[in-house]
Amino acid sequence: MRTNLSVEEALALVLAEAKGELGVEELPLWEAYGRVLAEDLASLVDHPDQDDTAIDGYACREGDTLGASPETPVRLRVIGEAPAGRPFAGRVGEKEAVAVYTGAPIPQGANAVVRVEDTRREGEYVLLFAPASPKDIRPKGDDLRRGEVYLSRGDLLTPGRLGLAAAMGYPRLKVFRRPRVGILSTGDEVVEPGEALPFGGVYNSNAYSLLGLVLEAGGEPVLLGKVPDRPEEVLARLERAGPLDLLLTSGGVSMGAYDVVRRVLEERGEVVFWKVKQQPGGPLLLARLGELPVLGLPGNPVSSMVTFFLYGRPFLFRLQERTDPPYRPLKAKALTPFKGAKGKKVFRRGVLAFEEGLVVRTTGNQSSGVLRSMAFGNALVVLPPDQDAQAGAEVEVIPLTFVL
Ligand SMILES: Nc1nc2c(c(=O)[nH]1)N[C@H]1C(S)=C(S)[C@@H](COP(=O)(O)OP(=O)(O)OC[C@H]3O[C@@H](n4cnc5c(N)ncnc54)[C@H](O)[C@@H]3O)O[C@H]1N2
Ligand code: MOO
Ligand SMILES: [Mg+2]
Repeated sequence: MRTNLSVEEALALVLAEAKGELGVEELPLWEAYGRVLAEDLASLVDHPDQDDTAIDGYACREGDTLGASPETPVRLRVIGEAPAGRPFAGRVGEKEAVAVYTGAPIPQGANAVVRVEDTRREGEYVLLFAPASPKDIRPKGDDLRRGEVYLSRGDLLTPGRLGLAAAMGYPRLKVFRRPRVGILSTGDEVVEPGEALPFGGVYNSNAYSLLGLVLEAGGEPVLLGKVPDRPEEVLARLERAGPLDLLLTSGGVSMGAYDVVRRVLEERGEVVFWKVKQQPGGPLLLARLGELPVLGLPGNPVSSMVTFFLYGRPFLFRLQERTDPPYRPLKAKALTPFKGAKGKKVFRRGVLAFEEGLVVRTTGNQSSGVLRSMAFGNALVVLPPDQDAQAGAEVEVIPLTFVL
C-alpha cells in the first residue's frame, strides 16, 4: 500500500483503475440527454438542403432592383409564393418576384431577396423600396454538410448536441452504458432523514450529496444504505451490492479505532493507497475488491464531496471515454484571504463571480463539517502546500460546474 501521496500521484492511480468496459446501448433521442456518445456521427443530410431564404419577403433578380428606394420604388410582378416546405415550381424571370417565407428554398432564376417590410403589395405587383440582396440567402450546407462528422465518440450529449444529432437525421444513438456506482455510508452515529435523531447522531447527508454528484457525472447511483462501524456488517452489505463499476464508501477511513472500512478492504481486498497530502480529504483511500475499484471517501461531508469531485468524477469521465475534461482550472483574484496548510494542497470553498474580472470570496467557515460551504460555494480555491493567499492575490480556482 502506498501512503502520503500528492494529489497528482493519487489521481493518476485512480485513473489507472478506470479500465473496465462499460459497453454500449442504443437509445431513442428522447432518452439520450446527458449520456456520452459511443459512435461518431456524420450528417445524413445537408442543412439547408438547398439555398433558402433567411427572411420573409420576395425573391427576385438582384439586377432588377438596383437603386430601389422610397422615392424611386421598383415594381415587380408576383408570379407565385413559396412557404417553407412548399418550394415554388416555376422560374423567376426578368421583373418578376415570388413571395418567400423564412426557410423556403430560393426559387430558380432568383438570386436575391428583399424583406417584406421594405415592400408594398399592390394586387399582382409588389413595390420595392430597397434593393433585393443575396446576403439574406442561406447557402446549401451552411449549417450541416452531408457526410461531415460533427459529433464524436466521447462527446457528452448536451441540449445543443442532442438537437444537432436530430438535425443530422439520427433517431437513435449509441451511447455508453451509465457506470453503476454503489454508495455506502458507514457510521454508528449515522441516521436516515425522517428517523428521530438520537443524542450524538447525524443525518446521512453524504449519501445524498454523493448521489447528486454521481448523477451529475453521468453515473447511475446504487444506494446501499448505511452500516454501523462493524467489519462484518460492512462486508455483508458489500457482498449483496450486485454488479458495480465503482464503489464509494463514506466514513471510517481515518485513524480511529472504529474506522473499520480500511481494515475490511485490507483484509478482503487490496488497498492501493491511503492518505493524500491534501485538505480536506486527507484520509482518502483507493482499493480493489476483486475487480471492483473502491474509493474510501472520508466521512466529513465536505471531504467526501471534494474527494469525489477531484477523483471519482474524473474516474467516471474516463470510464465513459468523455472527451471534455472533468474540471477546468481558472485564475481569479481573491477578495478575501484563504488559508493554506503545511505540506498539503488545500481546496477551500469560494464563490466565484465576474466583477472587475474573475473574483472569488470565501464561503465563510471552512471546516470540513460545514456542508453549507459546498451547498453555496461554486468553486474550489486551490492553494499549493505551505501557501496562504492574501486578499488581492491571484489564485487558482476550479469551478464546480454541475451542468446537468
Ligand atoms: N487523530 C486523527 N483524527 C482524524 C484525522 C487524523 O488525521 N488524525 N483526520 C481527520 C480528517 S481530515 C477527516 S476528513 C476525518 C475522516 O474521518 P473518517 O473517514 O474516519 O470518517 P468518520 O470518522 O466516520 O466520520 C467523520 C465525521 O463525518 C461525519 N459523517 C460520517 N458519515 C457521515 C454521513 N454519511 N453523513 C453525514 N456525516 C457523516 C461523522 O459523524 C464525523 O463527524 O477524520 C478526522 N480525524
Ligand atoms: O481531510 Mo479532513 O477531510 O480535513 O476533514
Ligand atoms: Mg473516523
